[in-house]
Amino acid sequence: MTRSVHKFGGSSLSSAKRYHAVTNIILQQAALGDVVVVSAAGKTTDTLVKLWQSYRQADQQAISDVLALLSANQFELIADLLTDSYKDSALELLDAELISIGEKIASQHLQEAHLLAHGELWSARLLGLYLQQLNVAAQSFDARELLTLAQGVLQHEKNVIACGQFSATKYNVVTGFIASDEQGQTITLGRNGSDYSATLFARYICAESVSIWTDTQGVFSTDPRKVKQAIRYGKICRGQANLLARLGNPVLHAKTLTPLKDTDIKLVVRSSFDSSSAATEIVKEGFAKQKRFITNLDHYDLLKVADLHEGEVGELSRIVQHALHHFVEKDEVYLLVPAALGHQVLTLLAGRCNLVESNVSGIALVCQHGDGHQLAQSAKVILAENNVNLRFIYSHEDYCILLCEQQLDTDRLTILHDKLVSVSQELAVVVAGLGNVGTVFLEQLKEQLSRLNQLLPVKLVGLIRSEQMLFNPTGIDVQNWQAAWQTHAVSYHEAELLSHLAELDYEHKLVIDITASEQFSQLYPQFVAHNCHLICANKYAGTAPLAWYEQLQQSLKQRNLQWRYNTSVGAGLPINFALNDLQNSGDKVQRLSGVFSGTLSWLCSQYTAEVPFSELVMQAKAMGYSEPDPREDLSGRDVQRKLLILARELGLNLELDDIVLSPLMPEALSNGDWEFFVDNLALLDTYVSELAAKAALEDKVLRYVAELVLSDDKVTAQVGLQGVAKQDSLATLKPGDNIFVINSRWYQDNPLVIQGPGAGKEVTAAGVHSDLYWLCVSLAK
Ligand SMILES: NC(=O)C1=CN([C@@H]2O[C@H](COP(=O)(O)OP(=O)(O)OC[C@H]3O[C@@H](n4cnc5c(N)ncnc54)[C@H](O)[C@@H]3O)[C@@H](O)[C@H]2O)C=CC1
Ligand SMILES: N[C@@H](CC=O)C(=O)O
Repeated sequence: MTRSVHKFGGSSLSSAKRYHAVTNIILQQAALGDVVVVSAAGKTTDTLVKLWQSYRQADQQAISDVLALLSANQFELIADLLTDSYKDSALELLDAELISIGEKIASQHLQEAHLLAHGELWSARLLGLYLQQLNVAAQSFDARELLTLAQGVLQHEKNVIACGQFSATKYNVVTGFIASDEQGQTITLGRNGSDYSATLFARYICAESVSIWTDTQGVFSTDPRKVKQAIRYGKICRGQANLLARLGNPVLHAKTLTPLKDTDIKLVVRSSFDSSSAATEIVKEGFAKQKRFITNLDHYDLLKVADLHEGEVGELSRIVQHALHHFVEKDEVYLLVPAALGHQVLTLLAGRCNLVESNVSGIALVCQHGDGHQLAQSAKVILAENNVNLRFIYSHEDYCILLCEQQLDTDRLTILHDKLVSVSQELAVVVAGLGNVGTVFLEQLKEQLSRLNQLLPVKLVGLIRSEQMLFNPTGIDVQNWQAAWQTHAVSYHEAELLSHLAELDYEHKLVIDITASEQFSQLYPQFVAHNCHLICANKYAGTAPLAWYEQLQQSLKQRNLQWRYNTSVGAGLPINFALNDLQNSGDKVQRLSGVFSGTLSWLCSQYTAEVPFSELVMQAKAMGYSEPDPREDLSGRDVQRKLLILARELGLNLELDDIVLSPLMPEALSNGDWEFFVDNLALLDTYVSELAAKAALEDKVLRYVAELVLSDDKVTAQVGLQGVAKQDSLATLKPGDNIFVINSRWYQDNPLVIQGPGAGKEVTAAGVHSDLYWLCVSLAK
């Protein structure tokens, strides 16, 4: 049986609403038998610490105020979540505990750890009862009965046996942060000790994974509240995570990773406020590429220590309840200590320690092995250019520390991040569809790559056809992709493709869909779930049912991902840009019309009745103008899709069937397979020749026209064949050209016209490159 551990921190349990959210996460993402570790709700631990301080100061007024606050907070949570006997028993227990605390205060028997333990006990009991009230099999545990330390050393064998109490058929809700000594006295595991409890339990029950549910969406390259461009990393290797923890990263804590050493247990940092959002996985060394991070160091003391013993930093960290970082520079040992704890550490190391810098701030830059010294120099130059006087620099192969007098403001952090972190990002590209357009796209990529690389290093990592794929996470040589395809392409299932995408450890990932497959387009939500940007020439997703389409747009927005589909209408013509630009500049489109199909434009222009229409259809297919099945063009469906894509671009909530369609082929040919179509082409020829003859009688030519009219209260949309006067701009189009005629508030009588080739491999592939280029521009910003 595989089990997981889920840990919820104080912010995840700060109100009844948050308990509801946590319960939903448990029910959806955990399984019976899993262990759920909880911290004290909201600010409960801080309040308990305040109570302890008031007790030490014998401040009776403060004691009764804090007790009243604790009681009110717990009462509110219980009253909001529990009913009937669940509520009664929880309130009864709470009352008894508060009375007992009061008695201990009065008799001077209060113990700090025992007092602090109440926060976690209350959370575990409340969550357990709330689950039971919902008829969910759940049991709550006091970790003091499961985790024992003797003289500060965890009793692993004993603890493993104790953890055998966890039920395989219930959710096991257990307190974080607390353990007991051999005499059964309460011990706390230090600030953020609940994360440590979670990884300890994971080790003891041989869990598959530990999820740390917190209030941020994983681990970022720097504080996302300060630097907008902070990158959320999908994977971080344990070595870097450890270093970040020692340097005071607010999400990863120093001891958390220790129990996972030499295990395969996966550690994931996820947001309990947005449980569907992407997370950060902390993986074993070598399973993620090394990344760059900037950690803020605000208000630190730098101490120089003589004769530091082995294990002494760990011991000091335990005493001051804070991760401490130490390093050796020119044979001298330095300790970086939060300024608030500097005095305590100086006292603890009395006679062996002196203060080098007092209350300094700055940054630690964690980087790829070997980059640390160079990065320190670059950071020094950047900070000097931005008027920051450095007090101290230390550099190592894997990181560097730069300390200065003042805290670095958002502007300076952003500059550092742009110049030192963002530059190390890469974009991994997967191309699906190696047909007419796809192969030309790859040919053009050979030249285009150097331009893109100046913006953002781009790596082609995957190629996909309907039945085979080639994946190489370290990069496929674009110049020789055909040879690599010949030797390494393999058959695949969708699940394999998705797991390859999940595994890709790049700052940015992109799937380019140049297939004509509806089935492939239906995978977009899963691509987005794996944090992939999307570029497509395929029109299916853009014309999918509105609910699906809107959900996709929403998921993209939530993850800050882009979807570009410039070529799905008008091939390389900038019609999407034009419509967006008009709207962004305050214009209002009133009518959009024209010829939107390259194939139908070419067929209608070339048709003279001397060559059968069906022969021209086959030529259009051979030239790569038509859809893989040209009936998609002849049915008018392709144009209907294009008009819908543009209508949605204008903010209209239309479905495909809201656009009236009349086809350019007889009804009899719309059904049946390709053979049937080929066998009955004569029907098509007769159908078109009759319509053309009729139009000629009126001195007109046939054109397949799309039209969308927007008035204040009504939208009409249609696509179909029309007889057009020979001098009309639609009639004089070059074969294969599209024309988009836009009437708007500012272009009312004299419309804005975009005209040019509307199909063809080169222009379409170039249009996909335009999307790729602009994606790189925006990611490189
Ligand atoms: N040809 C043109 O002028 C234009 C084409 N487009 C769009 O570009 C797309 C590609 O067009 P073409 O290159 O002409 O088509 P194509 O038929 O030549 O190539 C399609 C490719 O997609 C692959 N494919 C099909 N189903 C797949 C699946 N389920 N998974 C992965 N790969 C799959 C096929 O193996 C083939 O390599 C179409 O969506 C089309 O509407 C858009 C604008 C212009
Ligand atoms: N088949 C389409 C190709 C572009 O979308 C067309 O002919 O316009």
